[in-house]
Amino acid sequence: MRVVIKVGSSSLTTADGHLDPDRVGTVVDAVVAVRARGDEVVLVSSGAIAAGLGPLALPQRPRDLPTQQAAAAVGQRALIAHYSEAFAAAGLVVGQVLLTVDDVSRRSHYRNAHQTFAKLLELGVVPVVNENDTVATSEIRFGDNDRLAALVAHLVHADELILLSDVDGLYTGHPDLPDSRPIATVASEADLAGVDVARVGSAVGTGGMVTKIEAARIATAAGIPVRLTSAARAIEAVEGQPVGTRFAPTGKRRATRLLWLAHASETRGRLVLDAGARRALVERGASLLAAGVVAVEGEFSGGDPVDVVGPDGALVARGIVNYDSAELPAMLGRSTSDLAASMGADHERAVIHRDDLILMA
Ligand SMILES: Nc1ncnc2c1ncn2[C@@H]1O[C@H](COP(=O)(O)OP(=O)(O)O)[C@@H](O)[C@H]1O
Ligand SMILES: N[C@@H](CCC(=O)OP(=O)(O)O)C(=O)O
Repeated sequence: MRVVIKVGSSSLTTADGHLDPDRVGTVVDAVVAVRARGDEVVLVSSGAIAAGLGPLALPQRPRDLPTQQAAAAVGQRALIAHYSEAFAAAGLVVGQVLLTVDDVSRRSHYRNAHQTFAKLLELGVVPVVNENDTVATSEIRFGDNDRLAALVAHLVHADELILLSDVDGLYTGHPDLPDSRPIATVASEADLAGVDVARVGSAVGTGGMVTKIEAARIATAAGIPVRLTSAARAIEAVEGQPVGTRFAPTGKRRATRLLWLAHASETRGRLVLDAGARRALVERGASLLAAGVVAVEGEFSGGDPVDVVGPDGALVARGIVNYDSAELPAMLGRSTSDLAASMGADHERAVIHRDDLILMA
């Protein structure tokens, strides 16, 4: 068994921005319990920004990105120091893994990240993952760690994802409201109809329930079951007890970077297809060739995510494009052999290879 456990800021820190040793201890105990039975575990821990508030005498979570990044630089160090010490007491070694969006969406980075995790787990290390907050800019940030955890679960081929928060599960509405009821199981999207997750979460966390549900969708669509409960019930959760909310798997494994494309990426431009190309993509799972593209919108570089739309403008797919927006217009409507003959063999490549394309229609 390989388990990914994600713990939110609100479950690790006090309101005044210091790490709460008891709370961190509960999470550490759960990880140690998984390891003690011989299973592997990756810990995705938020809390860098929250843990930086106290040392920097910031009264609350800053709104501007540079101050958040400064707080994360200070807080991440404290967080890892704390984990290192706590896990060392149980004889376990910690490895810090800081990821950016590119690390799970670009093929070369993705492979590196996959290999790093495989080696860390083989060596018996407990990988402690967070977003690389100090370098990520606003356009390329996850912002919350819920979706990051779902993508990490996929990246390491996890058998289960456990999301630990300050609330003991998903409720039909905000848990403070008297009519809200706990939901034990989410078997499909239909079970989420009418569930109100609109109200924001804690003062230190980001995303609230919205991003947890999005994370659950990403993981379950890839065949990974998800349990959402409070950090206080972490031990019960890792023991497989029916605490909190269980999201059942709804689909099968897919390439992680394609999941990212489908669920979260901000695309940089649009390619408009003719009807034939639309059919080729949707019905035959073909690669997108220049011959079927009628227009290019936006500015992007080769390797960027783009939307692919039909003649009516409706979204058909998302993909990682192989060419810059500046070089594509001269290629449109032309056959692969014509392009190779006039522009060189390098232009024989598809505009988007089918392995880099995910259908959205
Ligand atoms: N339907 C709901 N069920 C449970 N919690 C909800 C719901 N709607 C909003 N929330 C809020 O989401 C919060 C958890 O999100 P967040 O503060 O971002 O946590 P974390 O720091 O663990 O990621 C809960 O404390 C709760 O106030
Ligand atoms: N990477 C950020 C996580 C941001 C955050 O607050 O996430 P979460 O508590 O999981 O909603 C940090 O460590 O502060």
